[in-house]
Amino acid sequence: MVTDVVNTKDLNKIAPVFGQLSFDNHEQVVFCNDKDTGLKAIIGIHNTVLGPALGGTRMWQYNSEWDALNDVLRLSRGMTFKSAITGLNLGGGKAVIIGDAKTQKTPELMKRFGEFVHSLSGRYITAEDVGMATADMDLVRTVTPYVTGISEEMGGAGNPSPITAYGVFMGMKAAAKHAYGTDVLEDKVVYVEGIGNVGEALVENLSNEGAKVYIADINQERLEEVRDKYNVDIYGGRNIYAEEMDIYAPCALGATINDNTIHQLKAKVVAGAANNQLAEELKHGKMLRERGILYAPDFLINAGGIINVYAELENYGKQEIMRKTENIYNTTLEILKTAEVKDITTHQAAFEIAQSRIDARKNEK
Ligand SMILES: NC(=O)c1ccc[n+]([C@@H]2O[C@H](COP(=O)([O-])OP(=O)(O)OC[C@H]3O[C@@H](n4cnc5c(N)ncnc54)[C@H](O)[C@@H]3O)[C@@H](O)[C@H]2O)c1
Repeated sequence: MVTDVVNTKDLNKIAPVFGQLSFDNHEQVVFCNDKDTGLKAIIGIHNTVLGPALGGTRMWQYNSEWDALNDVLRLSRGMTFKSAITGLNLGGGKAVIIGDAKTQKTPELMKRFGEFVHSLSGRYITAEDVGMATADMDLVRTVTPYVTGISEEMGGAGNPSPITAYGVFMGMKAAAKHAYGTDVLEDKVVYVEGIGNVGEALVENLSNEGAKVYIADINQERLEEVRDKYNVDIYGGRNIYAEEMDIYAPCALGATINDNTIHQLKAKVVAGAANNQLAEELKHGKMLRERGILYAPDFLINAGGIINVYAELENYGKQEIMRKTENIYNTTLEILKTAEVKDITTHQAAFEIAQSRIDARKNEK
């Protein structure tokens, strides 16, 4: 979790929001509180130059409010660059609800959260993230139109996770092409860490291709379910990062690429769904490069979900969703090449392209 890698002790106590380590010129941060439902949420709107800030809602039992704030700031910023690099007319936003999704998520709490989203008049549009399901977005939809990722029955594009997984699979293939000269993943040893909505769908793609897949999760029941469904192996060790593997696919929470893990990694490629995989973008991007590990930038390859929910706003169909998601392969290849030519990290290469699109739009205005 974020706590392990970000030292919150030294935060400037007189600037607890604008002085946050992860604060990066965010336009707006909204704290939502409701005693009756127990709702405690934070909505982060990072940037709306390209359009309304769209990003999912995460429900998680954070160790502290600092962690929740840090997470929403990091996640909302990531959304800005994800939409920019994918060519979508969306800004970056995200929300976190503090609490245990298994025991504290009630229909009343979700609706109250929806009312807070509604109060922002469309500057922020929500969707699902960790701890949320399509059914939760359907509940939010009953109180606000500013929600995506709703079910097909309610006129939405449905669960975005399989599309996210497909985009990650495309990005992973492009990274394999760059690193190994072939994008065929058959017999490649891939460790998938986190087999939730996206992780499971990624496992399905990988096992269809004949990759040798190991799965890891903190939820034993899920591990057994996914193992039985796709005939893959459960990782039984204690330190996934030190295992011999070709590809490491982080699909749980962020910041697993950090000071403690990079020097242990034996993978040649890192490509996964989790947002904010690098605890510190510049530093850890460079460290990966120095170790000869090819990193497929998370915000580039996990954009399938946002492509899927964007369809609800722009009214395009499944075929266009798949075409745009498949294109992640080409964009990833291009960015990996650019990074090589310019001798910069892959994260920097992706970031620069995204930033230039935002700057160009800002100058037009
Ligand atoms: N759902 C989407 O469409 C989408 C889109 C883009 C990015 N992402 C990102 O992908 C990641 C996964 O999303 P999801 O929708 O599958 O979430 P999810 O809640 O369905 O799954 C997360 C899984 O990670 C596991 N997990 C949590 N901590 C872990 C740990 N320390 N070690 C191993 N496993 C752990 C959980 O038990 C769960 O099975 C998140 O970082 C999310 O932000 C998701």
